[in-house]
Amino acid sequence: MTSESSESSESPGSSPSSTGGGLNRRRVLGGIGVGLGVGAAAAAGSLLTHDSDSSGHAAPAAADAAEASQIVDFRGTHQAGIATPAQDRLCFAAFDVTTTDRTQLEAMLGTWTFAAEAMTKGRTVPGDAGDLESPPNDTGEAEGLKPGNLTITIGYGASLFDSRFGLAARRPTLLKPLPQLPKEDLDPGSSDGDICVQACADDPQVAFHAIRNLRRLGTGVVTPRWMELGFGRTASTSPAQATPRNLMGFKDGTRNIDARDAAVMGQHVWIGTEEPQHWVRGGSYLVSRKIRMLLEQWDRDNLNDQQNVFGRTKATGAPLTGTKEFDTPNFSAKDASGETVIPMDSHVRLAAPENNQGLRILRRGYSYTDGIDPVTAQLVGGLFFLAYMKSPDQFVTLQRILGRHDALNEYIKHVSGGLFVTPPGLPADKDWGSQLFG
Ligand SMILES: C=CC1=C(C)c2cc3[nH]c(cc4nc(cc5[nH]c(cc1n2)c(C)c5CCC(=O)O)C(CCC(=O)O)=C4C)c(C)c3C=C
Ligand SMILES: [Fe+2]
Repeated sequence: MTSESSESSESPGSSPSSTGGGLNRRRVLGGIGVGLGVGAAAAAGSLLTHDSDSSGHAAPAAADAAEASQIVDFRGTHQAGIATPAQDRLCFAAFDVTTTDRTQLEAMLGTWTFAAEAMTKGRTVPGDAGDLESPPNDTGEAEGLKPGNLTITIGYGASLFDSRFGLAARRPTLLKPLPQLPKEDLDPGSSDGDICVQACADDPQVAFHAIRNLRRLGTGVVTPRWMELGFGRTASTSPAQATPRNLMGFKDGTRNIDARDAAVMGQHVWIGTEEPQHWVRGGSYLVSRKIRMLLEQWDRDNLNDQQNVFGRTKATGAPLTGTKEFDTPNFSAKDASGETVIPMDSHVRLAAPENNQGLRILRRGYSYTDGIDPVTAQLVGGLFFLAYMKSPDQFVTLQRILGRHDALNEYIKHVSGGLFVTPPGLPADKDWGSQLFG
């Protein structure tokens, strides 16, 4: 992307008037901000959907097609960023609401919606771009970058449904603090939060830009609580994607749910009619866990032990009972000495649906690093585990087993985490504010 064009959204119905002529990330003019009402924001949002260049003429088809190939639909039955093929980069933030004024929160969520929608289309945050007396509407670091398949997914923590905003009656039934789980000693200060936003993109700057601008638009209404950057996906969400490797060097995501399979997603991931709160049906519960890997320790372990920890071969990703990555593990196979080939305490045996009454989750995690520990000089990094499921009990069941028996526990430490409900996707006439408050 080398240049930009402009669109005007000065007032609904006004004709585009600014100049410019490029093809890429487009600057969008017009008022949209925290103080703006949802109706006005919606009007501004509707103007974001036309694809004209600065002169009001249709942008060249070839350029649009090239750009469109990196645009993930923001609206739809489900929020983007869950079943969407996992992008390479993540910026994830949790916020606490600081206002006690419900209308301010609702208005901010409206503003966020239209800003998020614009950014996923590769456009700047709508606002008064040319006003020299005001801060620019968009922080600018994504200018010239492609949309990068950006998805922005919102979620709400249990704390949002307390008495502050009159939302108690709209709390999804299963959204409550998770019980204490084995091997978990989570730091409360960098866990949970009222609202979370997951921004995924193929370009780290595009993902960061999204969170930064939402944070800016939320000034006076929300304050950031914690944030994580993910520099490499650790899961495939469909076999059409190559399986990535985690920081332990193992292929990760081989037996993840294929998010293209609507029946499996309906069975394990999307909240269905079992939930009395209609407004979250079609959404999903999101569990996050920052899991530090004791990398130096792991790197000193011999290959045989590493493979036994996971129950898979490091080079190919195949189960220890097979030769190819996608071979089905044989959990009853025994070696000459009568031991199970896939060890009883191996990660995949303990987590496999065959050994958990068919239980499955959609994993969508990322590798992270926090640099060097100043005291020990060790590399600090691991897995920022993200998983979507129709009930938090799916995670609880798995972690109860893994926390007690997993050979991997010797090399990992759960540092922080959260539980959020991610509502369904938005229809054309709604924003996150009207969806939450009903
Ligand atoms: C509570 C759920 C899980 C946590 C926490 C978790 C942590 C974790 N996992 C890996 C690496 C791998 N996990 C793999 C498979 C796998 N993991 C879980 C769940 C949790 N993992 C499930 C449900 C599965 C699928 C099991 C199956 O169906 O066979 C694998 C194998 C490859 C694959 O199928 O993805 C790896 C590798 C790490 C490093 C980690 C914590 C740091
Ligand atoms: Fe795992």
